[in-house]
Amino acid sequence: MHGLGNDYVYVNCYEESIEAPALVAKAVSDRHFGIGADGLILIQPSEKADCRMVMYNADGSRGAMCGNGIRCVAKYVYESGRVQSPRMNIETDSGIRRLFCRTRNGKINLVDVEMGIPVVEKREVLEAGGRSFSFTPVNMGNPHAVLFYTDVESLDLMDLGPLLERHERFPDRTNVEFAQVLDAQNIRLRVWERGTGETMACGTGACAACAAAISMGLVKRKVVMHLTGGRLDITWANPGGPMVMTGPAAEVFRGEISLKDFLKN
Ligand SMILES: N[C@H](CCC[C@H](N)C(=O)O)C(=O)O
Repeated sequence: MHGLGNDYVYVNCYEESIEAPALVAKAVSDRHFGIGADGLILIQPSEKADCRMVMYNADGSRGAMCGNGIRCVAKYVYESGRVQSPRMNIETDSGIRRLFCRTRNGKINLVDVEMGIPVVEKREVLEAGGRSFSFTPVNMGNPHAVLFYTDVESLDLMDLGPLLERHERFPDRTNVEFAQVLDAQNIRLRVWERGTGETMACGTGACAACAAAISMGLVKRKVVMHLTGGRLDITWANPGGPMVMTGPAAEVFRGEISLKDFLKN
């Protein structure tokens, strides 16, 4: 499934169990020797919520939260009948998120997610590769560094991404957002994800960039985020409350893979 081209391999862990998920994440994510994905997401039963999401990046590292992934999890559990109400709670490694699935003819086309209250820190400057970068650290349940540019299209993320993701300022590494404010309600955004590289979209990253821009007074409290794979609508009605993100979720195919044979090769 994917949200705006941010694609993951999802495993229904109500029925399957995965012994070495980090290894599996790395292997299935490979776009040439595997299935091809930005990572692996396990859909599990939860004792505290309607279900639980566990996510791994393409390099096998674990992420605590995934905004595009959680919409797909909601779509899966709702359409398969495991969760009967379109309003549901999903447990993540960074807490429980509330979601609302908007349905059309029994199928979900958009999902609203309460993404939590962003923690926006003061702007900082760091030196990397002989250049200096100013950025805003934002925590959305996972770490982000937001940078603003007048033109993000021309940036070389293969160069800038790793430089910032692995900078010593971030001992746990970081997701990096390259944002361009188009006007008071529109932001163009490219994202370099920790553990995966440039992705078509990132839900937590879109919220982080939006929160940084709102805090700097650059945009209004309701913003359309233009990611490479499409748009996310984000509202942060009041600073003490959660951000709400709305976006699509899509299934591409279902399949079966024999992990024993696959991991051996
Ligand atoms: N793509 C995800 C975020 C993955 C974050 C992950 N790369 C990390 O290590 O924190 C999203 O839509 O929010």
